[in-house]
Amino acid sequence: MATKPTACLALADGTVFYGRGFGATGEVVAELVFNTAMTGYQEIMTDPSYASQIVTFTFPHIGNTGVTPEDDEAQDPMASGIVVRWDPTEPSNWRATAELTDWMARRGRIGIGGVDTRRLTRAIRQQGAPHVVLAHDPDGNFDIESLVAKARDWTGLVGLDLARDVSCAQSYRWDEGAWDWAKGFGRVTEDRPFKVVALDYGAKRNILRSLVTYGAEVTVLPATATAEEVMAHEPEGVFLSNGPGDPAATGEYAVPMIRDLLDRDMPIFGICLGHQMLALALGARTVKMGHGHHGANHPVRDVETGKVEITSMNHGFAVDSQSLPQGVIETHVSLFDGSNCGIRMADRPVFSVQHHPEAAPGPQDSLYLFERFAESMRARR
Ligand SMILES: NC(=O)CC[C@H](N)C(=O)O
Repeated sequence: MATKPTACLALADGTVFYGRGFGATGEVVAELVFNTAMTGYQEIMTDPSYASQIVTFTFPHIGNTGVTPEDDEAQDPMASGIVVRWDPTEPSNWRATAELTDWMARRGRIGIGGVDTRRLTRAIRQQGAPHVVLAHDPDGNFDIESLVAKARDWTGLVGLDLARDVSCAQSYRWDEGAWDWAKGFGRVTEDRPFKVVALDYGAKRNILRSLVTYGAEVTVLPATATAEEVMAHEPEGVFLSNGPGDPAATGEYAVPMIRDLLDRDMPIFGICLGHQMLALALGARTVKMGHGHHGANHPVRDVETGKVEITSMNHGFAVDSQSLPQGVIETHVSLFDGSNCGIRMADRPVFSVQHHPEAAPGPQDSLYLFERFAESMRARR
């Protein structure tokens, strides 16, 4: 590198990558993952499931369409930082309202550009989501030994409950409606909308929009809401959102709450963290994966129809399909590694998937799951 590096990424094993810093200055410790999606960097960065993770984009050009509030999946970027091949350039897109670098600086998120992301991605594959420190100092002063030590000392995501931290503080009605681009595409209009309570463990906005698109009116409740608080809204169905951290660490509040809902025979639809917590509530186990899934082109097979859907994925934990109890059927599997991607109860409208069917941005192969949820509520009427 011709100029003095202004950022560095120190891996716990002592490997260091240097580059040019952008966005906020300072340092952050996190788990490092890579995402293979070619579009949607803003949606990825604002997906609350990325809390305490730094995302390496394998796609080299990040930032060239800028950012727009319409593409925020949450208030702020949730990923702790990003690693990119090329430095972000001036945006060129009619929707852009700001530059990625300024947006990140304002929101306290660090970026590093000019990194050999192919080499780094290989390191992530070999090490399996290493712990790292990302540091940005315009003067380029780095105490590498101490950064590596911080990465090594960090205890990581296993056992870490983050859903509580990113959840909304208070319940609210989702009044931003359906997808504005849907205009009839797949849109369900019910005479009387389905009353859905969505538990916010780190929900993406497009999930709430998708629920509305498929006929629901949505009340969002904080992660720690009890089953009584959920039932007070007289829901016809309950949605369990995606979210960050270790699903097993939500055993004190979310898992017992879901068990309580199961006893009340409520239609339930869960995705990602919600899927993992539902599986735990049903008596299954979750495990930390050697290689997590982060991308927008992951093939998943619907075991019951044989159909393959291309999905958006973002998870580092998985449901152990060997641990599924009787009466719980595996409905979807990953064609990358055979890991579990979906379950349903044999005799009740209770189901969940590991991938992100709301897929912001795309692909939209799995949107039928929102329709399935609507159908289960319709059948109860
Ligand atoms: N996207 C998600 O909801 C992720 C779930 C969980 N935090 C995991 O890493 O597996």
